[in-house]
Amino acid sequence: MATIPIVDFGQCSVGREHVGTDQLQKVGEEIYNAFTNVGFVYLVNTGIHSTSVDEVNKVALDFFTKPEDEKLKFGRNVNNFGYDSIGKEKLDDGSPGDYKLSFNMACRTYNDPCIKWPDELVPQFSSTVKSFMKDCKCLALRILDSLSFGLKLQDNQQLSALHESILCANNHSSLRCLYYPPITQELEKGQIRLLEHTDYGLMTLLFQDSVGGLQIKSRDGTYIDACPIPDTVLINVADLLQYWTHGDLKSTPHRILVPDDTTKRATPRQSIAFFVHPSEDLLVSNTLFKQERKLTDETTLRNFSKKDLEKMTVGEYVQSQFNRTYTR
Ligand SMILES: O=C(O)CCC(=O)C(=O)O
Ligand SMILES: [Fe+2]
Repeated sequence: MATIPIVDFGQCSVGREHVGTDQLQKVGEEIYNAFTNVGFVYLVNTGIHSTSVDEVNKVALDFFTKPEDEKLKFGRNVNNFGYDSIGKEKLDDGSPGDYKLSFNMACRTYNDPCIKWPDELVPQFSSTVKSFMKDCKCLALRILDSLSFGLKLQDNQQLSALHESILCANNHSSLRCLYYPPITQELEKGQIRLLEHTDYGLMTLLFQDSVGGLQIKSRDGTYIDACPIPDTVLINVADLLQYWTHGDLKSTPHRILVPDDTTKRATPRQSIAFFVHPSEDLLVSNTLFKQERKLTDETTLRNFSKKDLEKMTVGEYVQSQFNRTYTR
């Protein structure tokens, strides 16, 4: 059975100012192999410390455990900023919405003075989260720098250059705090913690707590537990990266079921996802990856035809995904 590889990112960690080509190359090849075989990889020694993750989880928990009417004052807005209650996100047509709470923070709000942060409800919320967004941006760029070597791109800085705009107005990257509440009553038929889905951006950095439950679908259709490993960040390929690499790197479906065990059902779970997206003004059909390889079914992007994608910008594509998952 496939397992999710663990890669030591220490030589390239975000704390290091100068990272040599050899180190980027070595780590990049390991990440590339994990991304082609499994689509997920655990990175250890990233330079983002567990204390920073704990701080974000602490303010998030403080928010999520406030009364619903207080939280709804910060409901998610058109800028992909704010709170969503249970069932709000529907990742699939027929099933009930996920049994989870989330707070999405588009990184473009980083410098936006008009954003209403819930600091009155949870002091230090914005400062804690913004500092974490910055760390995540640094880690994302480092991963992309190393991956460029793994992908053998001609210009090995071009991939990260397309993502320099994270935290700026023209980029849809976002940080999402998630809270899966204790399950103490019968859920709606078919309702689970997180429906199976793939992420639609470039890649995702995931920080999970020690509770567990995340599963990823391997190539043979069986599910593998993405068990929590302390002090690691779980990275996964998302749809755009699969598309750009002509299916070479795999955007792998993942889900969280409702545990059978009563104690586990009653245990809440927290996670933090950082969704990495390239600049929104870029064309989805960008020519960074020039391999002339025939696109298979697997490498079409959502249900868009090649023709649709030719003129579509990353911003339009991302917006269409928000409309798909949030309007029903
Ligand atoms: O909570 C998790 O562990 C996974 C979250 C996730 O996959 C997502 O929000 O896209
Ligand atoms: Fe996901």
